[in-house]
Amino acid sequence: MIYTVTLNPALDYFMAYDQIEVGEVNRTKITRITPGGKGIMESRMLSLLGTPNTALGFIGGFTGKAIQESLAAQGITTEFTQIFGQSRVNVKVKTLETETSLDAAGPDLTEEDVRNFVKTFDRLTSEDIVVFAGTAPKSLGDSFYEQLIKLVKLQDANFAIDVDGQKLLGTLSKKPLVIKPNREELEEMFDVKFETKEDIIPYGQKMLEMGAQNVMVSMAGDGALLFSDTSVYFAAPVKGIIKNSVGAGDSTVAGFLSEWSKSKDPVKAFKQGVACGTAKVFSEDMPSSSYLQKCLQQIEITKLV
Ligand SMILES: Nc1ncnc2c1ncn2[C@@H]1O[C@H](COP(=O)(O)OP(=O)(O)O)[C@@H](O)[C@H]1O
Ligand SMILES: O=P(O)(O)OC[C@H]1O[C@](O)(COP(=O)(O)O)[C@@H](O)[C@@H]1O
Repeated sequence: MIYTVTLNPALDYFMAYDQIEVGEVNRTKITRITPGGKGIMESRMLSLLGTPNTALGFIGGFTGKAIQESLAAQGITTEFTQIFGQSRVNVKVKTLETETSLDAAGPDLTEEDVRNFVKTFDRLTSEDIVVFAGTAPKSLGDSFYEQLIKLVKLQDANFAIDVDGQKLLGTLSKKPLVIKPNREELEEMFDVKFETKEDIIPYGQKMLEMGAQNVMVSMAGDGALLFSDTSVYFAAPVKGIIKNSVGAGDSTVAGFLSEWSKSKDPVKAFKQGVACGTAKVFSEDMPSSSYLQKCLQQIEITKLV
């Protein structure tokens, strides 16, 4: 079973405008409210791919209820820990030129919330993959993911992780199955600037040496790289009109895990990951299965090293 962990779920309120006049009244062309948070987006994509998964995390208030009801309506299995606080609303504003996220901090959690949540890890077996994704609410402190990874490792289960910067580097010695920083995150992590995709290669290889089993580096409209074993692969970008890139990275991770859990083939998994990221950005919400298949056929992978 794949378990996704969203410590700070959100209702994503997506609004599209042609342009925005700051300080004026702006009226939307499109609005959409969907359940979000990185693990939840992964669960949505995994379910679309027909891969069994369960979404874990903290949920509360009427916003939490709306997240849960919407996921249930999409046939997604959840085992959230109910909290007294209220799940956040993140506002995503798209114009013809820009995409802006206005993300909330989220609720404070109590010690009891944390104890209840940790109990949900009791069921883990060595067959499972746990995906940690997104920011942890402040009240959990910086080391919470480390504690959870220890629980995963105790059961000999696999984990994937998609968190920011130095926190990600700190987890590599625990051998995550896959990580997927984007180019900007990687620049920040190593304090470098990349001019070409070839510049990225030593840093991807370094993260393998540090312990990651597979590393994907996504480069938005410039394609993506996979580092696996001693090889490096490049997925060429697909061109199209961006409809909503919220969750593109999460979809990439989900696509990888869905295929990997079946074939254990990292290159096939990478191809599916890139197809899912591509299909997501060219769709207003989650893509249809037929569009996903179409994108999969368009992904071309070449071996660089
Ligand atoms: N402008 C784009 N054109 C085509 N594909 C894109 C574009 N932006 C994102 N994608 C797809 O989504 C994936 C993840 O996007 P990226 O922006 O790199 O990650 P993140 O969402 O984590 O910041 C990319 O590897 C690619 O497959
Ligand atoms: O947990 P974080 O890092 O605050 O991010 C939350 C946001 O991430 C998302 O999952 C989108 O993630 P992406 O970075 O892949 O676009 C949104 O659904 C959500 O609002």
